[in-house]
Amino acid sequence: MKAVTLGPAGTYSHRAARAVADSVEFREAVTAIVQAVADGEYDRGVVPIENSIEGSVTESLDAVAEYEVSVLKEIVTPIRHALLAQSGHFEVVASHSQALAQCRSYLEAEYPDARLEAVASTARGVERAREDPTVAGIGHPDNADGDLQVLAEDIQDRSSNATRFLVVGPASEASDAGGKTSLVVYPNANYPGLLLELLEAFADRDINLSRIESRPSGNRLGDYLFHIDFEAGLYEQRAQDAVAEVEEIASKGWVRRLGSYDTMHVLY
Ligand SMILES: O=C(O)C(=O)C[C@]1(C(=O)O)C=C[C@@H](O)C=C1
Repeated sequence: MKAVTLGPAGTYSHRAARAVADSVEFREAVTAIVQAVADGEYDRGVVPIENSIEGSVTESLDAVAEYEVSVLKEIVTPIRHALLAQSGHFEVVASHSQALAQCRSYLEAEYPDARLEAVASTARGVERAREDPTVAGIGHPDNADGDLQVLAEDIQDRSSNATRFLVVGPASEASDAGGKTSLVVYPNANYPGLLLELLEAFADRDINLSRIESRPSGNRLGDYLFHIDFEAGLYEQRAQDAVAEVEEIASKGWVRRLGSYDTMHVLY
């Protein structure tokens, strides 16, 4: 099984991807990962979708709405960041924007004068720190080696910090089996009560929504598509009925069934 995820080696995405594939290759943007799976270059792609402190990874939401892929699994993993540098004398902290945000309070308290630099991934920031003594990185502590030391561990603002990743595959592999289902809904309509109708399709059948998120459609200002995750599998009659109702509401637009899947918890 060949997977692609956010690189270079040593990212949290890499750690999550190792749980589902023996061979892992890298791209430096989540859109490129989803696109590579849609194009058939890889069997699986692993992308971060949501963090417990910082919320959605909007690039991933937009990519799964844009490209023809399925969701085959979700991986939830705790995120415990370390500060890595050649010494305590650095001027710049380089990391993924999500990681910088997850450590905001620590950085403001301990290094108020450091300049924050957002890079493609935590591992890319660690690489910068390995090459340049004036740069520190934020990432998994196992990335330390040689001159690169762990200056501090567990620097995230909350100990409960966790990220949810999606394992995506070819659209043809979408499954009806699993405890959760993801849909992308583009109603292509705007009238009072539209969102309420969408929600009622699930509430009326006693289906719990685990997430609903609107994203701009890109077509015009104020026009949205909705990412809906709910706690039922498409093999269930109540889920099929709810989706049929959603399809009816979105008859002027479209509904993409990303598939039903289960959750895997990965500790490392
Ligand atoms: O940069 C990495 O290590 C990633 O895998 C990306 C990512 C993210 O986009 O949320 C993954 C987990 C953490 O929340 C921080 C960064």
